[in-house]
Amino acid sequence: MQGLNISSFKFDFFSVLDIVIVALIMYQLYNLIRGTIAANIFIGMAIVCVLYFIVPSNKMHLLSAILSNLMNVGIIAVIVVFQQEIRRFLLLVGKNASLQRNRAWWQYFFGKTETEKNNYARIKPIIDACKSLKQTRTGALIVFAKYYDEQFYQNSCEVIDGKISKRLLESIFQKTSPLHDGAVVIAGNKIKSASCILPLTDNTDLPPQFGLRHRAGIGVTENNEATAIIVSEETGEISYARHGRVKMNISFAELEKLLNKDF
Ligand SMILES: Nc1ncnc2c1ncn2[C@@H]1O[C@H](COP(=O)(O)OP(=O)(O)OP(=O)(O)O)[C@@H](O)[C@H]1O
Repeated sequence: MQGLNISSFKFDFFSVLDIVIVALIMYQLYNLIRGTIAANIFIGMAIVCVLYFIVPSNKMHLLSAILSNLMNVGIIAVIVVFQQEIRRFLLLVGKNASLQRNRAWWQYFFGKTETEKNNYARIKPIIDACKSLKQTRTGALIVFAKYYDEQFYQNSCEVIDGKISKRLLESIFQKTSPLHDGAVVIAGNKIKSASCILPLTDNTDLPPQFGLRHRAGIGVTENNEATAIIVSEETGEISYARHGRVKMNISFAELEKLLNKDF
């Protein structure tokens, strides 16, 4: 057997702390990749890892040599394969250490209702726009980016940098508008850009009626701290994507709740 000698472990405060921190990190990583294609790769890697520890190296030379070589390049492979997930994880850690804490303090001093009121003022024009887009069966894709990565979004977009308003959103997605193709990206209090071409998801488990708009909406949330509202031109249904997962046909009350939580 290679590696683990359980009897040599000594449990003290730091080893318990060690285990708790590793468990939290694993849980956060699991949450980041759950339901995405990265989860399958992770399971594959975990199987290789388990095999490496249980295959008797003195009896199964070939297999253990292959596994040992795989383990030697393991960390590089993990960084290459999970590049986007590691980026998201670090963003999550950074966000929790700074922005979220400030928000919690703000809520503590100025009260939750004040924050909610401000948030409602931001969200209302978006929900109103979605209602009218649904009614007129106008296809739309609205992305909410926690961090507006200029390099990522601006490459393919028209810069708007305008106040969030129902009429602006409606006119962007009008079929006759030159900007209607692609996504609108909102960050902070502004509509940052329109007509953005986003990466498509390669998830194969999506409903067959999901075309490019839905795939782009889901794709952008897989590797970015972003959420997306997709209004279907065909059915008028509203879908909501986050972390590569999608909720279909949601109500406006649900949409408001989700935006309040995530936006
Ligand atoms: N990569 C992309 N990024 C952003 N938007 C895109 C992208 N590819 C396509 N779109 C948008 O999706 C529209 C085509 O939607 P399509 O009919 O394929 O999607 P769908 O998911 O079936 O949605 P719907 O239910 O509205 O038909 C395009 O006109 C364009 O506006």
